[in-house]
Order: sequence, then structure tokens, then C-alpha cells
Amino acid sequence: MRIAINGLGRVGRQVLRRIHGVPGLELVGVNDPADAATLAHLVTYDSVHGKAPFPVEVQAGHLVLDGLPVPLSAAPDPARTPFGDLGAEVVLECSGRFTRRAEAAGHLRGSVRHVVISAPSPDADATVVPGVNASRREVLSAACPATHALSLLVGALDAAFGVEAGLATAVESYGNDQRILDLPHADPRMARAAAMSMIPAPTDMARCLGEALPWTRGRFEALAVRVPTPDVSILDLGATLRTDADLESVHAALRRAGDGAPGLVQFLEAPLVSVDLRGREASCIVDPWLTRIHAPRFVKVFAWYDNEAAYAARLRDLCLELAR
Ligand SMILES: NC(=O)c1ccc[n+]([C@@H]2O[C@H](COP(=O)([O-])OP(=O)(O)OC[C@H]3O[C@@H](n4cnc5c(N)ncnc54)[C@H](O)[C@@H]3O)[C@@H](O)[C@H]2O)c1
Repeated sequence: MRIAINGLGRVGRQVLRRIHGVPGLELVGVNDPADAATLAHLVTYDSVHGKAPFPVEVQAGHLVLDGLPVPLSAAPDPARTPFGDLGAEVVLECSGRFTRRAEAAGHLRGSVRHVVISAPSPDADATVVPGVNASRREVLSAACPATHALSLLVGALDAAFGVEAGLATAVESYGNDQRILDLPHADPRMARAAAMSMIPAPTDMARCLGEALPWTRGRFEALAVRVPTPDVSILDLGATLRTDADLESVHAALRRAGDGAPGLVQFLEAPLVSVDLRGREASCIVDPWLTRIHAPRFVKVFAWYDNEAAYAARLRDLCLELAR
């Protein structure tokens, strides 16, 4: 499967690292308005994930990954990217700028058959959460990493007990959609210095959950708070169940989900903290030390996820899935 990436930022660079060298996947184009030398430098050196495990150079309009030249362009919008002429079949739309269908669909030219938006979209053809639902339509949204963890937890609890309703809070690392120091932003809280405060942030998690698991529509609410860590997040889910549960049966249900999807749902192996989980690719790492049951039908479960590494790994998995 031939892939192109639009937007080589936090997510785009992590996906690039995870596509390079994978049998069956070939990176045939990268587009980002930033200059080539800067992009190569940032692909090589990453403050969170360390140095790339392969050399990266720039040569004659190409990003050269371990000797393999990948055409680099700087088109300002999807309708002008060269991907359709480069043989790309899937475009990973990772710029954060083009989340509406009409914008992202600009990539659907020439050889391009699918666009996967690396964010919630108000009107993509389908929202896909790996391990929960699937679609082969043209313009897909891969939702957000918090939705991945939430959907896997809710699906597992519903299969075992039936879920009546739920309320989730994602405690998320800060991102490039915030400000390093106070600077105007459409959202007054996102305008504040990211590393200095806990910042309530907008989230589309409940709506995206409803796209992946339609029966949850109108039954779930969600909130997010950004905190001063650069990567790794934790989801706090409170849910009312239709049948009685205890700690043992809740953990058994979540372990069954892990057995069914070992790369997606895992259990934390020790009482760790967020920094320990950098680079982990599971979408949902259940923290059994934090599970609580209040009355036999009200449960609280927590799951960690590396919002960059796990999400990028899922974009890679989606490409592999579309290749089948
Ligand atoms: N950072 C995360 O943990 C994370 C996880 C999942 C999803 N997302 C989502 O992925 C998207 C990107 O997030 P990010 O953190 O990588 O952002 P980022 O700001 O780090 O990267 C965005 C990249 O897009 C490039 N860009 C800007 N304008 C462009 C254009 N017109 N065409 C092509 N490229 C352009 C920028 O130069 C930059 O390299 C956002 O929608 C975000 O919500 C982020």
C-alpha cells in the first residue's frame, strides 16, 4: 500500500517512523509547508521520543530516509498536493488544518483512494476506531486517541455487563494547538501557557464514541483537561452498568478484551506513572490499581495511552487494514 502524509508535525512524524520499513507499506510522498531542512531535523531529533533509528537527509526535493528518497512538497492545501501523481493510494491527513470532508477530499485525485484524517471530523464518511469498528469508505476520520481508549473500555464493559451510561474525563498532555506562553487563541483557556496550568480543553470524544458505537449516542458525556506533560495521557471513565459487577469481574472483562486485541488493550504491569509509558503502542492500558466499584453497578476505570505513539501506530494499522 502506497501512502502519503500531509502535515509532518507531532503525529505525522510519529507515523512516518512507524511506516518506514514496514513490509507492505511504502511512503511515496510527504507534504508540509515547513522548509525541508527543518523537517528533516525534526524527523531525526524528537524531544519526547528520542533520535530516529535511521538516518534522515534532504536531497533535491526529497526527504531521504535511510537511503530511500521520498518526494517532499509544500502545497498549501489538499487540492494542490502531488500525491495523486506519485501513486499514493492512502493519504494520512495529519496537518490538523483540514478536518472537514470537503477539505480533506481534495486529496482524492489520481491514484488516491482513501484519506484518513488524524482527528475528529464533523462530516467524514465514517469515524473509525481500530479494534472497535471499520470502514473502507473514501474519507475516514480516525477520531482522537482518547476516543480509542474510551471505545475499547466501553465495548469491553458492555459485552460483559451491559452499559447504561457513562461520563469520561481525559487528562491529556498538552499539544501544539495550545500556546507555550499566553497568546491569543479562539478558546480563552487554550490561550494560556500550556506548561503552567491544568487547562480544561474542548473534546469531541463523546460524539466520536457515538460514531464508533452508535448505541452510546445520548448516553455518554466527556470532558478533557490538558496538563503540563508533553506526552502520554490517562482516561477516567465512570459508567453505570446494567448488571452487578465487582473488581474481579470488571478486570476479567477487560482482560478478555486484551486477549482479543493484545496490541490494543493491555494491563499496566506495575504502578507506573505517565513518563514510563512513552512510546507504548497500546491504545488502552488499563490501570488496575485505580479501578473502583461504588455500589455493584457504578464502576470507575482508568486507562493510559501514549497519545502520540499509540495513535500513530493505529494510523499505520489502518493503512495495513486498507491494504487487505
Ligand atoms: N499530538 C497528538 O498527540 C495528537 C494525537 C492524535 C491526533 N492529533 C491530531 O492530529 C492533528 C495534528 O496534530 P499535531 O499534534 O501533529 O500538530 P502539529 O502542529 O505538531 O503538526 C501540524 C503539522 O502540519 C503542518 N502544516 C501546517 N499547515 C499545513 C498545510 N496547509 N498543509 C500541510 N501541512 C501543514 C505544520 O507545518 C506541522 O508540521 C490535529 O488535528 C490533532 O488534533 C494529535
